[in-house]
Amino acid sequence: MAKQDDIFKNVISHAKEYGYIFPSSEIYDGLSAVYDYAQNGVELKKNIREYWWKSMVQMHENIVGIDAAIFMHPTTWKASGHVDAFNDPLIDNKDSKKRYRADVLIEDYCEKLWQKAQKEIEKAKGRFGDAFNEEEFITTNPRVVEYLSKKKEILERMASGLDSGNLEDVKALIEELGIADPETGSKNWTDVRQFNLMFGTKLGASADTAMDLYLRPETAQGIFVNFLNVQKTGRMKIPFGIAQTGKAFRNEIVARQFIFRMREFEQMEMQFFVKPGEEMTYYEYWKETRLKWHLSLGLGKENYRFHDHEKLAHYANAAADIEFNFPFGFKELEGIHSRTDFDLKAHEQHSGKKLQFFDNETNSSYVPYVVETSVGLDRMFLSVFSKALQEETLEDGSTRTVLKLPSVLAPTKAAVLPLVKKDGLPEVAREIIEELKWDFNVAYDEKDAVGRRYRRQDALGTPFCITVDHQTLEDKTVTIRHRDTMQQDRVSITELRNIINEDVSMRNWLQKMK
Ligand SMILES: Nc1ncnc2c1ncn2[C@@H]1O[C@H](COP(=O)(O)OP(=O)(O)OP(=O)(O)O)[C@@H](O)[C@H]1O
Repeated sequence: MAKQDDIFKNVISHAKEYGYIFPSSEIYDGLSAVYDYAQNGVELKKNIREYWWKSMVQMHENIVGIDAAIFMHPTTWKASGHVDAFNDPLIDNKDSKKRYRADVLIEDYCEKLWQKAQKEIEKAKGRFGDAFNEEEFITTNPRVVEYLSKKKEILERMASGLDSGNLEDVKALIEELGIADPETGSKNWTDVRQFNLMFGTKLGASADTAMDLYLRPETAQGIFVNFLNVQKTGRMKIPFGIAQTGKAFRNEIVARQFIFRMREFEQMEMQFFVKPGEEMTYYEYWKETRLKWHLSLGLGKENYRFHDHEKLAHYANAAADIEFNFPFGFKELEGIHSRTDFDLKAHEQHSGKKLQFFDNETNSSYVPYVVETSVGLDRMFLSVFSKALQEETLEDGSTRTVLKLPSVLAPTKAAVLPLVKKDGLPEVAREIIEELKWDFNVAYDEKDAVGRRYRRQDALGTPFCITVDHQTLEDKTVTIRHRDTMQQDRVSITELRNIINEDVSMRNWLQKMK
């Protein structure tokens, strides 16, 4: 655990030191769970957003994008169920005064049971080798059966307590399981109560006519209310999708995990409208397609897993998360939800307007079903950044810190370095930048010895360093150094554009999804 904590601390301090993420309003000691993206962070974030947008909007003929406003008519949130049900169960520890989500405490307990079962499975795998039958083992090994059935029973009890509003049962469960404050070990808990996560605000200047609004807690509703506008003006035929990226706001109860759980964050969502009855086919399609998108970034297959929801939200008939192995363990990165016709129907009822698709083939109208993919941009950022950050021991025993970002996402693609600050080398370096800057974000650096400049670019995640030396003046060649292998090649200046492009082009990376 200590090691995990250290890794996470390194991630946070590296993000600050190298201009990726700063705490919000830091000169006033920051604001809890709110962060600013710095000069490099904003580029990485923009590249992730673009990588997602291309894979959705550009690569699917039947997906288009919108950018709806953050403010929406307040009835939107009544219809969507957020006013009545967008609550989290909170619990306080009376000794430590720390606040927790009761459901998360219980889920973490269950995760430990799952890990114990997993350990038994791994041990047996080692013992039986090829002859091992995992499915049979899970259903027959008494210890594994006990762990998994206990996990199931606990989650069911929690779900029934939360659904029925019987929050005493949820507290009783926490006490029965002996769950302690993860930070202090105290078991002195308050009662569990529900807390609505939406931020309220007001629209309008005069006190009597001002309208109570919410900052949107998800981007999805902006898509639903525009469903018919887009369908008609875009002449879209079912199945089709609407994609959107943008800010969402939640007054999270516990926000102690850096940009994993923020109060202001960004979502990348796509709602796919399908014919009722066909939703499961698309649900499976999008689960697979979204996993492929993540895998295309090359952070390692072993770092992703699906978690199929046992307990479904009121609007869903199937739901799964893609979980990522964050520095603090596997947690939700993206959700794929089959949302039925819940949202469109609710908006029909509350607005009195029809939100239906007219099917020319059958000459009839219907409310489409929706399959949604929803990923947090900030969580994507954290997944990429935390896996990329590595300490390496080199052959000479020294260590180097390197941020092995997928080059397609790296903020700066190349740094151009004159070996020395004289003899006309800086001028040549500037000429190279003049040529490359039309296609790529490139940087110039002439300060310090070249070895130190390489290390700095490694830590910043820049895939290439291009060094201009005296030979460059004679034959117009430079060295190009690769961040990950540290290999240096001598190449002609005219080849640079192609070499970099081959490595960083979205086309090449996205094709890995095939
Ligand atoms: N507070 C937050 N900070 C950063 N990203 C978030 C936050 N809440 C949700 N997200 C992102 O938005 C995605 C879709 O939102 P959704 O409502 O499905 O999340 P959720 O199930 O409420 O997440 P969690 O269970 O972690 O609170 C999540 O998979 C996550 O990547």
